[in-house]
Amino acid sequence: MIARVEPLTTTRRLSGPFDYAADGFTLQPGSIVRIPFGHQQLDGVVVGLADTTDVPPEKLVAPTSAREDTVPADLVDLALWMAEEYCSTPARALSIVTPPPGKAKTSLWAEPTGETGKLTAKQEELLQRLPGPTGKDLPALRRLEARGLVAISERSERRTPRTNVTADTQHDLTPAQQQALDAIDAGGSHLLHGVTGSGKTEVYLRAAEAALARGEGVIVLVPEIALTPQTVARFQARFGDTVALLHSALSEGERYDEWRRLRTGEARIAVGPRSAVFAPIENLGLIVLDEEHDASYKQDGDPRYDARHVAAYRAYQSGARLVAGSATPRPETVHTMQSLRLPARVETGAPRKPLVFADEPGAPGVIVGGSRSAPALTARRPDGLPPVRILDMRESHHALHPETHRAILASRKSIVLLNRRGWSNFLSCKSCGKAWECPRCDVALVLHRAQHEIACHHCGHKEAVPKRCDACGSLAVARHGAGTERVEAELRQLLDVPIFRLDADTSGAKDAVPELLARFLAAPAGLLLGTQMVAKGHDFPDVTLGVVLDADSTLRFPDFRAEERTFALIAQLAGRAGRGPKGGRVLVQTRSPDAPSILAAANHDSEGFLREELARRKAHDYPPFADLIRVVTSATAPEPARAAVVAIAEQIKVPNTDLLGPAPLFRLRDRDRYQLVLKTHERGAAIHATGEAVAAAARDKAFKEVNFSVDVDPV
Ligand SMILES: Nc1ncnc2c1ncn2[C@@H]1O[C@H](COP(=O)(O)OP(=O)(O)OP(=O)(O)O)[C@@H](O)[C@H]1O
Ligand SMILES: [Zn+2]
Repeated sequence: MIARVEPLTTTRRLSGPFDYAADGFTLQPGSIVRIPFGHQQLDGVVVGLADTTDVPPEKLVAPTSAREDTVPADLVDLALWMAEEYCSTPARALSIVTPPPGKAKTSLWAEPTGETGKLTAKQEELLQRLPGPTGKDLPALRRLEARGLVAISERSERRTPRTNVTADTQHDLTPAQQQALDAIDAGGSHLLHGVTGSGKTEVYLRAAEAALARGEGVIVLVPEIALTPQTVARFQARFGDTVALLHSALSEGERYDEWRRLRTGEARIAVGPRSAVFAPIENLGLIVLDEEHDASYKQDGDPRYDARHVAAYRAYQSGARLVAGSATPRPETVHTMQSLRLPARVETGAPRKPLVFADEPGAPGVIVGGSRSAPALTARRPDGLPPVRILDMRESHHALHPETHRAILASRKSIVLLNRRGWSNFLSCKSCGKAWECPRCDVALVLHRAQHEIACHHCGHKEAVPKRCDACGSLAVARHGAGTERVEAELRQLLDVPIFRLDADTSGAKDAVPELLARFLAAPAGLLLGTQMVAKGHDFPDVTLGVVLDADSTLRFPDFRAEERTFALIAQLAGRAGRGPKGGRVLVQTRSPDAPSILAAANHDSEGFLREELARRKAHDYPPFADLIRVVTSATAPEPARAAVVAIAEQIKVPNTDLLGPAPLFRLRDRDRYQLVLKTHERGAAIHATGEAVAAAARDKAFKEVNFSVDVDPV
C-alpha cells in the first residue's frame, strides 16, 4: 500500500504529494504521519492511498510514525479545495485543518466494585466518597483495590475553558421568528436579515436544537469570542457540555480537549471565530454565521480564506443548512442568498415609552439632518429602533457637539464610538512642517499619552514623544485630531459616572474584554467608549444613548467598501441603544451629513442602502457583479517587488478580466510593495491563471527575495 503525503511546509516552491510505503500502518486520508524528507523529518497529511507508485522500490521509504488523531476526510477535501480557491498551497491549507498539538490529560478514578469486607472507620468514609478521583488517597485506595473492593482506572480529564455562565431563558417565538425558523428547517442557505435586537440568536438556537434532534452537528461562527461573550453564553446555557469552544485564547490543553470532544462526537456544537469553520464535526447539519458582515471572517495570513465563503462550500459539501445573520448584511450576501426578514425588535419587558431627555422638552423623534430647533417627529418608530439625529460638525472645533455634550450628561448609560485609538492621529512641527512618520512604514505615528510614546499602528514601532522638532529644533509640536484616549480624558472632566474604555490599547490581557463588558453591563450608570469593538452585537438593555463621533472617518478610505463599512458601523452602534423598556436615541456627529450611507444608517434603512449600493456596484462593476483578486509583492527594495509584479501581470491572460495596476503601495515593515488587482467575470480561470503566474514567479531565482501574497475576494 502506498500513501500519498503532503509534507506540511510553508514554502511555495515544493509541490506534493509524495509517495511513501504505508505497510505496517493503518492509514487513511487524513492520517498525520512523520516522514523522512530529504535531510529532515516533517509532519505530513495523507491525502490519498494507492496500490502503485512511480518511485523505484529502493527509493521508497516509510513514515517513521503516525499520530493517533486524524483529520476527517471531508476536511482534507475542503483544504485541497481551499488551496486552489485562494491560490495557496495544499500544505498551507492542510495545516489549518490539522488537530491542535497536545494530548488528553488523564487521571486515576476509583469506583466501588460492590464487594464487601471488613473496613476501618476511615476506609468506610473513603468508600462513601466514591466514585471519584483517587487524589491523595491513592495508596489507601490501592490497598482496597488489592482486596477487590475498589476498581481504579485511568480516565481522561477535560480541561474546560472558562466562560460566563448565564441562565437560559427560552422565549416563545414571535410569528416572524417562527417563519424564519420554518424556512431554515426546510433546508438550503438563508440570510437572516433582522434589525438589531430582533431576536436572531433565538432563531439560531432553535435551528441548532432541530439539527441536534435530527442527529446532526452544528457549527456556530461568531466574529470574535472576546467581543461576543453573550452569544457564546446563550449557546452554553441552552445546550451545556455538548457545546465545544474553539478559539485562540484557549490554553493548549483546553484547545486540544475541545477539538477532541468534537472529533469523538462527545460534543456536537462548535462555537468559535472564523477558524471554527474547520471544526471536526461528523454529519454536519447546520452552519450559523452570526454578524455575517463582520470583517474578522477574513483570514489575514495565507491562505487568505473567507470563513463565509468556506462555510458556504462546507455546507454544500455536507448538505448542511446555512444561516447567515445580520442587521447590516453585505451586498454580496443579499445578492446571492434568499432573505428572511425580522423587521422589528422583539418587545422585552414593558412596552417602550418615548424617552424624554432633560435637555429636550417634548418627545424625541426621528430628526435627520435637523438642528436642535427642528420639530420633533413621531414619538417612536414602529420597528422599536431608536431615533437617530445627525449632527453637522463642519463648523465645529470641538470633539463634542453641544447637543452630544448635553445628551451624555443627561443619560445614565451610554455608548460612544470613535473608531480611532490613541490621543491624536499625528504630530507635526509648527515651524518647519515636519510630520512624525514611522521609519519602517509610510504612515504617521500616533500619540499615546499614557505610554509617553508615539507608535505605528501597522508595525508596532514606538518612540518617545518628541519634545522638539529634530529637523529645525522648534519647540512647537502640534497634535492633530482626537482618538479614544483623548476623548476619554475630556469626558472624565465632564462626567461623574465611570468610563469604560474599550480599544486595542485597553484589551491586551486575556479576559480583559469580556470582563470590561460584564462590568459595564452590571454598572447602574456608566459610559462605554471605544473603537468599533463597542458596536458589536452587545445586548445592554439599559443603554439609552448611542453616540458616533467622526462618523465619516471610514468614508475617507479610498476603497469600494467604504460606504458599506460606514453604514454597518453606524447602524450597528445605533442598534446597541434603546434595547430595553426605557427606549433610547442615537446621535451621529459627522462632517459629511449628506453622505447617503450616513443618512441611510440614521433612518435604519438597510433595504434602501442595499438597493442603492448594489446599483452603484453594478454601475462600477464591483462585487458581487465581478470578482476581485489582489496580488501583492514585497521586497526590501522597490525594484525586485516591481519586477516580480510586472512578470506576473504579463503572464495573466484571461478573457473578461481587467488588470488594474501594477501600482506601488505604501511601504510596510521596511518592505516596498506593489499590487496588481484583477477584476474578472471568469472567476475560476482567473484564480487558476493567477495561481500559475505567482507559482512561476516564486520559482524564478531572480525573485528569490520577493514575497508574494494573493488575496481572492479582498475585504
Ligand atoms: N420571542 C422572543 N420573545 C421575547 N424576547 C425575546 C424573543 N426573542 C429574543 N428575545 C430577547 O430579545 C433580546 C434581543 O435578542 P437578540 O440578542 O437575539 O437579538 P439579535 O437580533 O441577535 O440582535 P443583534 O443584531 O443586535 O445582535 C434578547 O435579550 C433576547 O433574549
Ligand atoms: Zn510602522
